[in-house]
Amino acid sequence: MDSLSYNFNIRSYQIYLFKVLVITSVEKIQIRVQTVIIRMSSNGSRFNRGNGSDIKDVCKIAIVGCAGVGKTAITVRYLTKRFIGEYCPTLERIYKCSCKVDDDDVRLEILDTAGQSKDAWKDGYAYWADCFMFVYSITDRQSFDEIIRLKRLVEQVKNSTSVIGILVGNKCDLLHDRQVPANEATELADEIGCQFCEVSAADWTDVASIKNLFKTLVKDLRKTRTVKEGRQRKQSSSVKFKQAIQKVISGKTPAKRTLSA
Ligand SMILES: Nc1nc2c(ncn2[C@@H]2O[C@H](COP(=O)(O)OP(=O)(O)OP(=O)(O)O)[C@@H](O)[C@H]2O)c(=O)[nH]1
Repeated sequence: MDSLSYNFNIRSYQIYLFKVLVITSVEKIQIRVQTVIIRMSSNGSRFNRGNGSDIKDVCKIAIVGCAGVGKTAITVRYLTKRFIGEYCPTLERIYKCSCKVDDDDVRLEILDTAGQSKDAWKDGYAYWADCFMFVYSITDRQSFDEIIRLKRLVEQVKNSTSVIGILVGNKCDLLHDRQVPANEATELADEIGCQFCEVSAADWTDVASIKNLFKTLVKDLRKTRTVKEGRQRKQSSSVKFKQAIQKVISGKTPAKRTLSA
């Protein structure tokens, strides 16, 4: 072999080695890139949580109570931070919006009910809603007395005594006209199994308290749903376990058939 062909062979071997090295490193880089992409997509749901398109729950809230207690005022204060001074009796209306609770986007459907509606209509909203804001005015004794009847009506429709709700005493800016003492309302809240809060839709400094009313309902509902789902999962797995045991006892399992064969 002359020196020229020897050099040529060495050169081509070096080029071959170089190509192998380049391909291996490119493959390594590709593998790394793929791993990063897979990691990102496996965490994707967490990254997307803040995204409005990834809304996890829908929470239907009915605002109920006598005419003129401030149901619309509370709803509008929550949605727009504004207060409506004039009184215009409501026909039922559903508002849709979303809020953030525990870092999740929750879709809200708020039904502002008509205080003057008949009981037959109330059945409809009681059936529709997941949770309830029972509103009375602290200046109107009769509106407070009506709450217990409304709660019973909801219980009948839902066929359950564990209704998710919050008792709200509105118009607490009108202290001089108070007809319902706060301690009496606390007792009623205990009796009907709800949390209780006094607010004023008219007082702009109470915006945060009004926001909290809705948040409390959403949180309670989510907690109840989680407990229910857990119970259902447990029940279905225990049913499956019982079915498997019964199959083994009655000799219907493939394992038993193999043994007898
Ligand atoms: N001072 C005071 N007035 C309020 C408050 N909330 C509501 N109002 C007034 O009470 C009146 C009735 O309020 P609405 O919100 O329309 O009552 P509602 O419960 O929706 O009444 P219906 O639609 O008939 O069921 C209006 O004139 C409101 O401006 C409050 O916190 N303080």
